[in-house]
Amino acid sequence: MELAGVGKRYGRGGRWILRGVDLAVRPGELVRIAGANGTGKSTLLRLVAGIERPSAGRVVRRGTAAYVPERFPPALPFDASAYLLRVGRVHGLSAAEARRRAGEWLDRFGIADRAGTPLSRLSKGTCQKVAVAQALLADAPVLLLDEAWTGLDPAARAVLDEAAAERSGAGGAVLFVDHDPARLAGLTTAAYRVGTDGALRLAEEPAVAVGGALMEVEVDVPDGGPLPGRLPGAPELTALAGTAVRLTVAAAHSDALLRHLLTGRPAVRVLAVRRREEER
Ligand SMILES: Nc1ncnc2c1ncn2[C@@H]1O[C@H](COP(=O)(O)OP(=O)(O)OP(=O)(O)O)[C@@H](O)[C@H]1O
Repeated sequence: MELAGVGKRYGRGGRWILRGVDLAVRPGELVRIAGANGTGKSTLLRLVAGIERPSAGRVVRRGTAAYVPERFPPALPFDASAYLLRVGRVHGLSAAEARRRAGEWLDRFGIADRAGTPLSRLSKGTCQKVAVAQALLADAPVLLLDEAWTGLDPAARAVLDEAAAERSGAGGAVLFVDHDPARLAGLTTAAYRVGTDGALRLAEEPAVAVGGALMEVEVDVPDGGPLPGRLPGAPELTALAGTAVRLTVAAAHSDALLRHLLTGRPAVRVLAVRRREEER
């Protein structure tokens, strides 16, 4: 997705919230947008989502965007499951696939028992889990997270960290706003800051080079069984002798991958972790 010379003001004669913003987020990149309160971070994400139109410049996006808004409207007349099913259908999934993914994400966030509860009766934190699940459900090529971790418990925050890593590892473009500077620190490919003048400036050089260093993780899978599901970083798998498998993944995703392998089911034994010298 790309923003070229984008400016935004609310209403004619209003002050310019954003001005002259150029930003390109390519597949596999995970980009942080920082800035003080009220500088226009949410506005920027809403422009990318297509919810707001730019007052100047243009926003180009290939494919759909999934978006976790800063404020999720829980007043929608659905239960959690029916709402997720509907979102999946809007994203073009079949009813069966949407239902399967809705169940999967409710389960992953530990709220499968709330599937039939109306959104209006869910606790704030549970509602936020549904808000996040609806964005992760459809594997959209662009994922926009506006302070999506706020209100989540630590386990759910970890699930969202992992999901953001998975999405970028699978070639998604991820753009996020969060006030915790450590959020997704090892995975962020670039960080920008919106100034009070509405300009967007590079805040940090890319911490992670996309397509850069690769790590190899060799594991032994008992009885040659399956690996744990949804591996962060979408590793490339190579069968080795016996029941061993080599997983090759971008170095940025190797910590998340190892954590997942060591805590996932079925349990696997990690035999070796090494850096691969040549580039992808
Ligand atoms: N729909 C709207 N109509 C008019 N003004 C708006 C609208 N949405 C946002 N604004 C104004 O635009 C400015 C930027 O708001 P925005 O929510 O994008 O900032 P933010 O950086 O995300 O802030 P925060 O960190 O507090 O979430 C603020 O002054 C806000 O009042």
